[in-house]
Amino acid sequence: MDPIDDAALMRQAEAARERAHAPYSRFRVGAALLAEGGVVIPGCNVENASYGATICAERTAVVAAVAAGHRRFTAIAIAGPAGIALGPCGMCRQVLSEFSPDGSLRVLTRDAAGAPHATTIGQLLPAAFTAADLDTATPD
Ligand SMILES: O=c1ccn([C@H]2C[C@H](O)[C@@H](CO)O2)c(=O)[nH]1
Ligand SMILES: [Zn+2]
Repeated sequence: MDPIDDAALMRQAEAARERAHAPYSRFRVGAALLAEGGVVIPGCNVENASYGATICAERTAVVAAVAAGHRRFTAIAIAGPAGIALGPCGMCRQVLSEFSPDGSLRVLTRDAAGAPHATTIGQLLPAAFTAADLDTATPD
């Protein structure tokens, strides 16, 4: 499969954003998660009349990817409304960390001026809670 560059991955996030279900916040977000091997899995925020049941774009991408058999990812592009620097929320950072134990997953966003910005999940969530913490704990 042809490698996909950051700009193309962001375009896929923008396309996924069009499919967001965000009638309550009207804050539409799209994501495009790049699996090793080159498959791109889209995500979008899916809100609910019971507001707390809402799922962010980043997590819909992760759960769709895992359900489709993907476990290893190299990058995620996230597209939100123009004019703001969007970063994944804390819950999404935690979920992304689950599948990037070394923190190397690249997180691609745009700054408030629309310019590309790249960071890693390890930078966004240092010292994530991981399976290793469960393993080292003494059960009560
Ligand atoms: O990185 C983010 C931030 C927010 N949202 C969604 C959740 C909710 O539907 C709306 C407003 O918070 O935006 C995302 O999908 N991803
Ligand atoms: Zn989130």
